[in-house]
Amino acid sequence: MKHAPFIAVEGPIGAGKTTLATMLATELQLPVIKEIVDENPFLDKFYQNMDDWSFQLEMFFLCNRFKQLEDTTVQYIDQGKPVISDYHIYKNLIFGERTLKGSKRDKYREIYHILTDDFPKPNIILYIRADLDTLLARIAKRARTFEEIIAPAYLEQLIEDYDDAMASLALREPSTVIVTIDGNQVDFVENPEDFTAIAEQVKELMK
Ligand SMILES: Nc1ncnc2c1ncn2[C@@H]1O[C@H](COP(=O)(O)OP(=O)(O)O)[C@@H](O)[C@H]1O
Ligand SMILES: Nc1nc2c(ncn2[C@H]2C[C@H](O)[C@@H](COP(=O)(O)O)O2)c(=O)[nH]1
Repeated sequence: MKHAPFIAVEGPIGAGKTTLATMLATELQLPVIKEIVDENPFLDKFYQNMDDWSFQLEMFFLCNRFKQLEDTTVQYIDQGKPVISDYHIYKNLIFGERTLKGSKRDKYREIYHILTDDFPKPNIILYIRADLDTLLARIAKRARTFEEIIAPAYLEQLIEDYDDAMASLALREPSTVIVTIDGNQVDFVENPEDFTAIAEQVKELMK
């Protein structure tokens, strides 16, 4: 590994990223970096009108994650300390490529690369795959009001985008370990053995 274990949990909306990252952080006694969601001023507006609000929203996520990644690098990676995050910065591009159009998409892509290319990236990715029914059930369980109007077609598209993105990342960065977790079958919340198996695998990878 080029640097200390930097673990990212990824997957589409509602797959269980925050839940798994938090459980692993407790089990492995690691610091955890979490997405800022509740203070996001654009998410609500974005779900009501994606075309009008996507650029503001994607830029907001990018700037927040840039700051978190900057801090993570200084506080943990540069110090050789392992850390876990409930997202990978690449998520910005997965969403941006889907929600933005035309010149805004081109500008956003350029800004993404300028801001993030020189940062250390996660060397272990836990990718939770889940089908539409599972995602819808978990989003409903989380019960954030602004997510009630998320269109199933948008989620279906994101499921595909995530698969494509993970496949392209695997080709581009062969040294990054990607562990795919079947979120429909493996239930790290309800089945302690499922969680233990994931935690043991991560411990091995961190050695
Ligand atoms: N494996 C699972 N089994 C049952 N419920 C789960 C599971 N993983 C997550 N959840 C629940 O689903 C909801 C969404 O999970 P969350 O971790 O917020 O997803 P994400 O961070 O990927 O959007 C939460 O209410 C969480 O408690
Ligand atoms: N358009 C974007 N939406 C994003 C991005 N990151 C997160 N989100 C949305 C999806 C959920 O409604 C909420 C929380 O995300 P989770 O994946 O943790 O459920 O925020 C993004 O970069 N662009």
